[in-house]
Amino acid sequence: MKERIERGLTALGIDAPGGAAALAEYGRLLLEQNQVMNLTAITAPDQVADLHFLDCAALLNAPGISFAGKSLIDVGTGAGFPGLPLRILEPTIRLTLLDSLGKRVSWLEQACTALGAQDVKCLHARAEEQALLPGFRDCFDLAAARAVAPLALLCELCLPFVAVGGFFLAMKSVDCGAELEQAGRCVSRLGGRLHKSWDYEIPGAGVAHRLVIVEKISSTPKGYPRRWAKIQKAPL
Ligand SMILES: C[S@@+](CC[C@H](N)C(=O)[O-])C[C@H]1O[C@@H](n2cnc3c(N)ncnc32)[C@H](O)[C@@H]1O
Repeated sequence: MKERIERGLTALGIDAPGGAAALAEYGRLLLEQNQVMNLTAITAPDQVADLHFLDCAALLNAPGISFAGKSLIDVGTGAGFPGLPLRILEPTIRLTLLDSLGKRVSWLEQACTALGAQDVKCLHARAEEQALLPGFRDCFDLAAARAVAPLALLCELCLPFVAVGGFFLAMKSVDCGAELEQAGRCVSRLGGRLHKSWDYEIPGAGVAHRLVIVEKISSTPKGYPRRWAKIQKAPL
């Protein structure tokens, strides 16, 4: 897995000494634990390299987004995607990993320790509740999410965390056009503005994905995010 990650990082132009080895060890821990708990449906090592690690690594090339020294919250992180690979490749990121499933968060804490990323905060919480709290609301330079919810719902879970001037990065497929259209009202209601959609290729995988970049231009109004049942029943 290490050689494949190494080749992919080179193709992406990412120079992170020790990064491929650390990601390969992360992959080993992930696949080992996946035998006893559900962390990933992707189990072939080459696919783990491509569809987890290189997919996340590609974000470091997102136009106009700088990660160095930034605070980033990964909402619905699951087994740590995209936040932990980003942090491994850019160690100055101040990372918070948040998920509503306690077992996954406990494993993430162990994985971070094993990978030497002890200062990563692993939070067992629901995004829509955590984003109401001081120290989390309107606070992060960046929020990111992959495979958590349709964009119109996802924006309500993620944008409230972002400070004015920061960005929400939504990892989507290239056919997310309809989703994007539906999310327009929600984005502006929550203090955001669609900044850019950026398509990228995962090297070696022949797969293209899209990063939807939303800029936070004003504080999220009081009353948002709403409870999850309400978000689902009546998307903005
Ligand atoms: C399909 S997994 C994706 C995990 C990871 N982002 C990835 O791309 O592999 C979705 C994750 O989002 C979490 N999740 C869903 N709704 C959430 C919420 N409201 N707050 C926090 N986590 C949530 C789930 O527990 C699950 O781990």
